[in-house]
Amino acid sequence: MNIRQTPETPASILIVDDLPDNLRLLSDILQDQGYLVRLLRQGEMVLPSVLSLPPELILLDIMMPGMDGYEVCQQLKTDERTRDIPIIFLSALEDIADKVKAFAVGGVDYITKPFQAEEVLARVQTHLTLQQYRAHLAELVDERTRELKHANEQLQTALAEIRQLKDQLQVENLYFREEIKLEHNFDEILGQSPLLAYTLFKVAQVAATDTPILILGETGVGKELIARAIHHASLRKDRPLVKVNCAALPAHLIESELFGHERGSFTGAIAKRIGRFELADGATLFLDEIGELPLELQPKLLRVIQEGEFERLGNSRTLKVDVRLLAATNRNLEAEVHAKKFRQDLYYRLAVYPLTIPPLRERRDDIPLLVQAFVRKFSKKHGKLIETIPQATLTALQQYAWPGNVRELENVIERAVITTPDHILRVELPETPIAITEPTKTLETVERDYITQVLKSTNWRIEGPKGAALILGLHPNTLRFRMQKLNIKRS
Ligand SMILES: Nc1ncnc2c1ncn2[C@@H]1O[C@H](COP(=O)(O)OP(=O)(O)OP(=O)(O)O)[C@@H](O)[C@H]1O
Repeated sequence: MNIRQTPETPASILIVDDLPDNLRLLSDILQDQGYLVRLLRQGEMVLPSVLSLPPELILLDIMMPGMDGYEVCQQLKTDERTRDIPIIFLSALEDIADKVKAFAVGGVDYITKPFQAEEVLARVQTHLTLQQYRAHLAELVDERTRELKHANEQLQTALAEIRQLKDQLQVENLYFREEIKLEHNFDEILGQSPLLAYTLFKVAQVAATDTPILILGETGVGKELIARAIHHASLRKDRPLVKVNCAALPAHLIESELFGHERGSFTGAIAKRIGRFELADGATLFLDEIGELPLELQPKLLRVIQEGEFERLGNSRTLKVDVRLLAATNRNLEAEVHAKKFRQDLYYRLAVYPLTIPPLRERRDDIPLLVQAFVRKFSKKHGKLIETIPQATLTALQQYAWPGNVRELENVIERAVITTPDHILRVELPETPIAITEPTKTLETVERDYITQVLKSTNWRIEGPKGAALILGLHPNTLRFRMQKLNIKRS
């Protein structure tokens, strides 16, 4: 009975024995059954012969001069190319230790001389069939392993994409929410003065281009409002306006805020973080208080403006982005360039299109309109009914110097709405208006004096409804940072 699965392709069998009689006998038995038989008489010849033409099974004599059957078997089993070929040992040795050794060196079976034709055939056929099953099984395992590996790779790629998308969406979502909140607060720029009209005309001229714009002007004049107006009038309006306040973060964190970092790139970097430049890809990035950007970061900013290229902290891979840059400052950047506190090349790159927002005292015509709008806004917010704004109050407001510009006006009106006991608006202006026209005072001194004065009025309280941050319209952390920067301390 032939139990081979494919009898039409005869199996090739190598017989190794030093005795020609044995070789003849075995080859007769096997050839009668249609096997292809190859014969060898020396152990040393087996490996080269098997390598040049691999048989499907080997019958191997143990006792041979030179290399014996055990050694031949060991040699074949240590070579990756030949180790899977089944070897049946042939021997006249009856000792059980010899038989055990035959299996120990890698043989699959053992036939004792003198040979019985039926036994030889039965063992050969059994091992050929087993070998076929093994090969088939190995193929199946290989195939399944490949499939699993491929599926796993696809899964990993999909996961990485999903993770990246999730990061991006989370932060974008945050920005959209912030945008919506802000849009509700200020959905238009109020004012009719020729100076403001001219500024808005210039805004309209450049909004639709991708030119970087440097927005200049004192604190609270509406630079951020103008930046938002530019973004909303641009082709990028459907993407978020991403904002970074360079003064609100300690210098060592600005770099990772702008360019992102990999996990573990510095102490405290417990997770990977996408920088604002990456986030603003295809959109607009607004760098507020650009004058505070540390000098050592300025070349990196220049490169991203010029080439659109940068690297995350802790990763050498270069990222490419398409970002429209808006920057604002209340500092005199030209003077900072002269003082070597700001790089000249960066300044020129940022100031391709400078836009100066005039201070409120130079457009007093806008004050009545702003007052009315703020009274309406805060009456609604605080559930008050203010029916009259006395002319004398308006005149006083128009005569005040407004060192904190529109923000200060907005805060003064909010306080007035809260404290007015009836329907007629009562405004209290600071007793000693800051003499910002005094020629000897620098902008920094004015700012220091003003913040100190407000802090004194709140008894140095920073946060909360009675805190200076609210009056100044600043985030408490920004106020703390400004205090540190301007060296303002409680006396
Ligand atoms: N023309 C305007 N119409 C209505 N609101 C205005 C106008 N200008 C400024 N504001 C309001 O004044 C406040 C300060 O404006 P904004 O934050 O844009 O000023 P800024 O110049 O960016 O200030 P800073 O230099 O301190 O960052 C905001 O609440 C803003 O809505």
